[in-house]
Amino acid sequence: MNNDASAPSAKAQIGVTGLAVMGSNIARNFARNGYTVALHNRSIAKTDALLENHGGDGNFIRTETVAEFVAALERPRRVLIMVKAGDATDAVIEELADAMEPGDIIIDGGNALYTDTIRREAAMSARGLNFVGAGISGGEEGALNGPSIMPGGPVESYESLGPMLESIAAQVDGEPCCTHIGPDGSGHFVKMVHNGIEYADMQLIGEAYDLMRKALDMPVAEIADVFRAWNSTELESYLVEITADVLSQVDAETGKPLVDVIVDAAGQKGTGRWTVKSALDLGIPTTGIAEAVFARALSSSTDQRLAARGLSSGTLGSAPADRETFINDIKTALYASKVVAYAQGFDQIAAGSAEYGWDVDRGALATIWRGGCIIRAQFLNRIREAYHEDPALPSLLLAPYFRDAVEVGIDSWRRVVSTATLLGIPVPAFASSLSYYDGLRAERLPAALTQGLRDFFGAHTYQRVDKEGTFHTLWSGDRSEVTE
Ligand SMILES: NC(=O)C1=CN([C@@H]2O[C@H](COP(=O)(O)OP(=O)(O)OC[C@H]3O[C@@H](n4cnc5c(N)ncnc54)[C@H](OP(=O)(O)O)[C@@H]3O)[C@@H](O)[C@H]2O)C=CC1
Ligand SMILES: O=C(CO)[C@H](O)[C@H](O)COP(=O)(O)O
Repeated sequence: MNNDASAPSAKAQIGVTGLAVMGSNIARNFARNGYTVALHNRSIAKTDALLENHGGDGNFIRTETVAEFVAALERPRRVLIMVKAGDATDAVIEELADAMEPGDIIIDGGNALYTDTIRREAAMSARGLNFVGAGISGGEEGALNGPSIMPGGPVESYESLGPMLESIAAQVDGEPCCTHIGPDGSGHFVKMVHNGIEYADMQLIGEAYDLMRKALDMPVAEIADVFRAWNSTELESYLVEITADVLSQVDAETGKPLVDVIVDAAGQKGTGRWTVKSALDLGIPTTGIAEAVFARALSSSTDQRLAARGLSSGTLGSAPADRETFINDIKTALYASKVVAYAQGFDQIAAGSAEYGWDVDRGALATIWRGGCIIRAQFLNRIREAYHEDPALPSLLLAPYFRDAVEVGIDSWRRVVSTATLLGIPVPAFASSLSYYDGLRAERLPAALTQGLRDFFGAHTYQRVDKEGTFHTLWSGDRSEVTE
């Protein structure tokens, strides 16, 4: 370990500022891959803790001030910011920009809102600095051993940064889970949607668990075994794997399953909500993600839930007769709903890419989500294949593999949603995904009536199925139709 920033030889290829869970582990990852890493944190305690506990991981340069930090870096300087998203990021960028020089690169690896990244890149570009908004996923373990990295920003910056980032990223089948996503805010946009999908995936897993618990009265340990078994099937994924671990955990104090002593109010830091807001702006029905965000909100509406406990369920149906068949139905419903959630997320990425002119390659994105990130899953290989075969695929649900998978499982999916409804078990993500699928494949939708109503009360006009043009019915007159 080199901790003398004043030595002439002390030059780092990369600097990391913000040494909490993510930053400290990424710094160690860089060091383990042979890079000399300059370390900086607002308060020196985290820097010193890292050096004390993990200084042996490689070459680190300890710095206390931003001036020392910047001076410790090779030119062009590369600084990775891993601080709390929002105002803290702006404060750190400002301080760094004042100390850096044209041509230097600032990378924000936090969970920034993509519109903030667009703004920040423009501001830095005006000062001659390259700004790269990079989504990074993988949590603590991924940051250390190989995350999935989604860098946006100028392509020239990727030429300098790409090899470094690719070397610390997770590797799947010899390919790094890191690629240049596109200009300005594209990296943070896709990371935002990644997190939205993460929300949907977790909600679907939660609904599957709840059904086994309430409809089949299964003990938690048995449900853990089911998830463990599912992880050797087409459902193989990090989230299914850790679901088995969380459900297997027994609380040392009470001897109960840990899940039974955790308060059932899900938190959220904002990326799921941002995804839904963006989907609304782009006009993309990401129903799975939206239901997941709302389900977390409902779970946290503690006072309302307490007051509503006595509300009637009406007459409930009876539990499924055959346990094994129903477990298999749940598995199928989980897979089909998961396909819908990913399909919707990828639709949103296509829409965002078109809106901002980013030209995001969805096949390449599926490739880098196969490892390192929280939503890594076996079936991302299928998604990658689907987009490689047809980069303009209108919906993942139309790719032959997914079309077949959903078709085979549709009866199970319907049984799960109807059984849950009859038993009074909430399954917002399963149900909305099935409705989305039915809506997508429907020949006619009641939107025709919506158009008629809009025309009635607001003269909003409509199109006809049998001729070109825009029409209006004189609803408060003789109800004849006029051309607009
Ligand atoms: N945790 C996770 O699993 C993941 C997190 N992320 C993102 O990565 C980033 C880092 O996350 P995480 O490691 O959890 O840390 P936190 O989000 O908890 O942020 C803590 C770090 O931010 C620094 N900080 C806070 N405010 C300021 C400020 N005003 N000026 C300078 N530094 C400040 C802290 O410094 P100090 O020690 O002095 O308080 C500390 O180093 C975040 O943007 C997060 O959203 C991305 C993927 C996964
Ligand atoms: O970025 C992540 C993983 O990719 C974080 O784990 C994410 O911030 C968790 O979000 P939330 O706290 O809203 O559930």
